[in-house]
Amino acid sequence: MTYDGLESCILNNQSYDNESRTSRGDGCLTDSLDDDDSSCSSSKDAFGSFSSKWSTMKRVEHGSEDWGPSESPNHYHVKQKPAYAFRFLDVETMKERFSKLLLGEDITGGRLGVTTALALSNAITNLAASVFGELWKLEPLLEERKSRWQREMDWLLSPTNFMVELVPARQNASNGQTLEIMTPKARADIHMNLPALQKLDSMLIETLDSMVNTEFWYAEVGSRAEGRNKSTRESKRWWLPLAQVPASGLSDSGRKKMLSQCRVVYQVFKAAKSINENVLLEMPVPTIIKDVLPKSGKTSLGEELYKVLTAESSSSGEMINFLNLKSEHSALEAINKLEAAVFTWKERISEQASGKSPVRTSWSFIKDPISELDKIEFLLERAEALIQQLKNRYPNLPQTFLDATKIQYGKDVGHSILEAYSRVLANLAFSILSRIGDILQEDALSNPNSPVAKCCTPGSKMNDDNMDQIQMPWLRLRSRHSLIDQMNKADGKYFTSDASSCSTSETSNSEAKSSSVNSTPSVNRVCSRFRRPKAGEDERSPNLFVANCGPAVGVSYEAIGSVFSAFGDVKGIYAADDSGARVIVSYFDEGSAQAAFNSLHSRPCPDLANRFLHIRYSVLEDSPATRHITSSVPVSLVASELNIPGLFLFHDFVSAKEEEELLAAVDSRPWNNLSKRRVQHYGYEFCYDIRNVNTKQCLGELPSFVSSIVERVSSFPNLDDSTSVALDQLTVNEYPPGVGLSPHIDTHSAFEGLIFSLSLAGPCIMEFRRYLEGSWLPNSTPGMNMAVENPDDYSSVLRRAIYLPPRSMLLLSGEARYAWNHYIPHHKIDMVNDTVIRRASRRVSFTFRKVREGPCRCKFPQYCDSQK
Ligand SMILES: O=C(O)CCC(=O)C(=O)O
Ligand SMILES: [Fe+2]
Repeated sequence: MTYDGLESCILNNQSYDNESRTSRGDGCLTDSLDDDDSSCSSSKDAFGSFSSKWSTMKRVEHGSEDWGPSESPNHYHVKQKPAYAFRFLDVETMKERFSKLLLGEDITGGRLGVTTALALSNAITNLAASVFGELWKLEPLLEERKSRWQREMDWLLSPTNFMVELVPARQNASNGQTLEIMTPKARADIHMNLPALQKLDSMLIETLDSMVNTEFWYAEVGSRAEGRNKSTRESKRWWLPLAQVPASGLSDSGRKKMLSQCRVVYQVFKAAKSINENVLLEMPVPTIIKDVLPKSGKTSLGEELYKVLTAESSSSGEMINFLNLKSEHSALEAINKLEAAVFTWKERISEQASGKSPVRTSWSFIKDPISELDKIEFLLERAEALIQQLKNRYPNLPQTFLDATKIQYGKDVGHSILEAYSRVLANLAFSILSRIGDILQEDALSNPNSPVAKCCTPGSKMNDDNMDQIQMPWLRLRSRHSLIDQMNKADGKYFTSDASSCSTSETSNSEAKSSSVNSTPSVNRVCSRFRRPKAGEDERSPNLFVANCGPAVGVSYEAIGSVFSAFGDVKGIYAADDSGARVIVSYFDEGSAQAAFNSLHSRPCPDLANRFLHIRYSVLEDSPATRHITSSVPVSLVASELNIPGLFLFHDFVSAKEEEELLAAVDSRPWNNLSKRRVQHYGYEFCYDIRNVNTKQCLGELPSFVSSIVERVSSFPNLDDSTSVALDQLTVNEYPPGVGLSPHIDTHSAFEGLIFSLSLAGPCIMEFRRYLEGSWLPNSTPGMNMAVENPDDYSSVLRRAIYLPPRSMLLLSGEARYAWNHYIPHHKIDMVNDTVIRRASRRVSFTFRKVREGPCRCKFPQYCDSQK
């Protein structure tokens, strides 16, 4: 195709794009991206670059005919009416932007400016951030923002209109000779990708524009707090708008519309992401990186990753499980290490291929140089597969170190524009998907019969209604997240596991949400309630013990789920023990278990790599450990269920990254050892002997690493007994597994009304006990009113328990704070309804309080040391 042909193709695509931005009012969102590349034959007037618009304007304003780049034969653009209203003010803004770009962001005009490529990349990133922000709501973009986005992106993309590459072409000279001359041609990568990106851009804007007259709405900060008592559910983040749906969920048509929007945006996400990945692949690795990275791939990887890569016969899916990733942050870290190793190995391979570097035998066990190369190639292949898997599993990770460096040091303006544009579009699409996910999740919670809800709940079967989601990996991912969210949010329902929620990939999501399930299912999701039947025990039950089956023998939980669900609704799949080769498949009914048993027992299973499965009916165990734990109270997942006035639990109060930072901050400071746990005090010291604070000795302000938490806490709305929460005391507790806290009420005279406790690193159960009048024997020592005489005499005590996942914030106020004892059982495992949850290697809590100034005047004098 000639340059002109290409150009008109692009221009026509762009004109289509502009049309769709401004006048494609059919409300119809296409969910296929394949139909967009064929408008080359259109003869519509094309979209012009900024300069053409500007020059057109100039001419009109000044009546001048002799100005403007369009006069030059080297500029490839067509004059056209701007797609947005062009105001004189824009010229000023444009000049400012233009100057900043030329200055490379160094406003002194000195030598510190960044390259044009980076300046443009930053400008696109910043523009997207200021136009779309965090996108907490699904609603049309304000007109003013929309036109700013279109206008300024148009400016920032304008250099692409002038980019050409020189290609050799034959020309017949007048003397009959054929000459080869270099001719300018449109730059292929730009002209392939830019129109597509513009189309994706307009699809996202249209999706947002279509969010009018919706069945869902948002509760704002403040109004939510007022509505809190009415609502049975709690908001996870009170400072953010909260998606709401009608009490009975969305209508069928509303849900369908949502799903179809979801599908479109998911396509956009995939397309933008794939363009971004391809551009990044094209971008050269800056040489500077060679100085930064270790010389050996193995060193870059570290012990753990190296072991995983070299482990025999594990698939990339299994490799991820072995990695035991706790958060997106750790996933990113793993990718960074892998990419560094890949880079080093590639360098080695190319050096060897070019004969530059003599073959080294750095692996002592390798004698033969060929095998060293083989080994590098083998590791390289596995590392690349693992990177891909990690990226699939964590689709919206921040930039990796390597990518960030490529962007930072990139000199190719075309690359940097394409990279930045595709990145901001993928991020925007991901945010829209997350918001759609919020609404579908609310819908699923309100209406358990909705196909989306069914898709997430145990025993779901695929049908035409929910096929949509099932074919959308993103929504499935979201659904798995939502299982955990439901565990956090649903009233009284704990979706222990459906076939997929017990799958290996779910595990990583649960890891991200809760380190209670923080490793491979075979290790941490061992279901100790079922055991292997003994000889002679062959009673039928809905639960099957399946041997020779599990991740350790190359069979994923997903594959097991799909094989066993052919016989009936599977309630859950659990690791039967730590071997990774034995699982419990639990059905809702005995008939399904029997059907599976009859078909699969002692036969090779074609869908499970022809493994011979050995199946027995499994026995429900009543072990002393389980008996002990189940003798305790049922554990709620939400505070509203407990019916303790003043008690609140906020899930995901901090992000995984913040969690890591908080832990790192306290770990870099000295701990005080108590007999079974370690503590740190800030603000004022808490003296355990008098159970009070030493107000005479102020340790200073709360440290800056908790400032953002304190700020968030202070914005908690609508608490009747306090207008502002000026927290000034922090106790950090570190509990090893098996260590808890005796039942106590924090001394009234020591602290005021609100106590916030942030759980990090590991989960636990917290029990609340209210000792009824007459049965509670207050300790006679003033200020020692917290200890309970006989904590195990349950005869006249109200008991409640709640599950505290990591990153959740517990708030004790009013009655919960003044009248109820709180207690952390000294267990290594907790039983949360049907699931055994192991305590992690530690739980760290940050308890924020306000030291009391005057006497306590609470409404619970019987528990108050101040009023005794
Ligand atoms: O660890 C916790 O979450 C609670 C700590 C506590 O209750 C206290 O320090 O008084
Ligand atoms: Fe306490």
